[in-house]
Amino acid sequence: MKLYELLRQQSDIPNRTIVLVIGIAAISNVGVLAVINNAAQHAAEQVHSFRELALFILTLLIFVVSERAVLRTSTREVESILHRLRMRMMSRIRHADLLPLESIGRAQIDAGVAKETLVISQAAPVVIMGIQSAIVVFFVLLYLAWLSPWAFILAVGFLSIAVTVHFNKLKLVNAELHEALRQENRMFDAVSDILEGFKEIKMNAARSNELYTFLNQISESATTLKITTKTRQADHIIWTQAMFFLLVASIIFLLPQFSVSHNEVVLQATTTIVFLLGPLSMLVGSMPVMADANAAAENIDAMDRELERITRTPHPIRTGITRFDQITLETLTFNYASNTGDTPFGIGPIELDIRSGEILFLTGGNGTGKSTLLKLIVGLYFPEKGSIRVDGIPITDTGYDDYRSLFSIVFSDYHLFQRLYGLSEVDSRRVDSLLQELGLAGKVSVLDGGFSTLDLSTGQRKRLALLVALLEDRPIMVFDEWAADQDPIFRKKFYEEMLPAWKSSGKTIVAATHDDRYFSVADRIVALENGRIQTSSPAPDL
Ligand SMILES: Nc1ncnc2c1ncn2[C@@H]1O[C@H](COP(=O)(O)OP(=O)(O)OP(=O)(O)O)[C@@H](O)[C@H]1O
Repeated sequence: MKLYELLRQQSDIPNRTIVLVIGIAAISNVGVLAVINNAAQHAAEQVHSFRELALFILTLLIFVVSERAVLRTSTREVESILHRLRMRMMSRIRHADLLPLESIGRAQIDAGVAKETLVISQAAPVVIMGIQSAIVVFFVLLYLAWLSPWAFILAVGFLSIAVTVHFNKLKLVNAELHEALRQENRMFDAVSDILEGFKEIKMNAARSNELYTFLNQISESATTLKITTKTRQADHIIWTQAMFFLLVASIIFLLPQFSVSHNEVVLQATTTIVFLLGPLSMLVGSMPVMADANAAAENIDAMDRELERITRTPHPIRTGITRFDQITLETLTFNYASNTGDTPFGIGPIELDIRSGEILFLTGGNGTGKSTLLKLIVGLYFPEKGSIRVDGIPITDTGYDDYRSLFSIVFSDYHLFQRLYGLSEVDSRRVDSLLQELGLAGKVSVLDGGFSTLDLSTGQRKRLALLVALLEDRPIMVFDEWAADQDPIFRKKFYEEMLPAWKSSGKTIVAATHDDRYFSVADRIVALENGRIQTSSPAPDL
């Protein structure tokens, strides 16, 4: 069972300790029953015993203490396991490679990290009580066998039929639950489409209607599946209860036929069977919750393994690269995967040098591979063939972490973090002067390591992303269409003042751009066509 495996792998508590504590709680539970049964019999005979009262109080105390220990320890343990699992997944995501991560749906990752861990967290106490109830049922049956072998045979007969039917149904329910969860994930994808594409939807009623219809279809199909599954679960609970009542009736009506039992044995056996109702209901009631939690554990495990698969460099080696004279891309090739049957786009073979202190522009029409090449240059994508060398030294998979730290990037799909993560030591005077230079002074400030606001215009947000890149202060600055959203005045300032100033301060600049008015700013221009370098020339010749 995946849930058990997942929790077991992560738990530090030895199996023996868990079995011991749950066992003591369960046996003391049965002990309470035995003492009550015994005392009731003596009460009927009008014999009151102080010893029985003391025994009852003692078993009750053991029950309360051990039960409390079980629930407290299990809650604490499950929550810390989930915390570790969440952090492990986040760590895997952090170390995953960009390309395969892009291909995993965001909804699937959100579901794995947030929704499924919540399912397990909520299910944990019920599952623990279910396990404990199973132990109680076992010991109650032993007690029943001791009371009356025939009552035991009847109970085991009924319970065996119920359990066989139960497990057959459970297989079906589990399969349906998986499908329902899959449908729900598709639905969450469509929901994020609505939220992220809200403006486009608002502007186009036909688009809005079609997306809504699509969402409705998946939601309906997920709902139908959930209803079928839950109805099956409900039928199952009713069937189990009916079996139970039949068992009680059989003890009362059939037991005297099979064995010459005294009235008190029939009475004690009936009390014992009635006592079984609590743990048995808990056990049966916990099964669907356990099935939900198990399905969630399977999904977490599948996602965890998928994330592990797409992490090429879980153990990076510190190469200590902090500067360079020349980066060489040698016969570099790269191809996107195609799941659709279309010919996937490919880059290369690329031969390119990036020299320290130069301004290098990448140009070419839309879709010619500029952004893809930039991702290869900065080490976000890995080449299929060829190599990247820094001053002649090849960068291997494990050396990519340090290699990436040579670059500050602002891509067209950049993300602005609310806080200046990783830049806790920034000099506030430098921040203020950069805000001034970028025309953001008075609009936004840095307070306690975070931006005072991100409610800015598109161009202003991009300037803020540039500010973060500048604060990183790394040798190479990489821009993908940075100036595309800037007004003409700032665009001119960016190309004619800022780039040359950064160059004079020793920075290397690699920028993908369509701004042919400013091509003269570059030391070299590389033009791409269909993933290959078509021309590479010093700017003045262009
Ligand atoms: N994640 C992806 N998976 C598969 N193919 C992709 C992916 N991203 C881009 N492509 C393909 O790679 C090709 C080049 O895209 P790229 O973004 O590198 O072009 P570009 O030159 O930067 O274009 P633009 O000037 O429009 O920004 C595209 O034609 C596209 O088909």
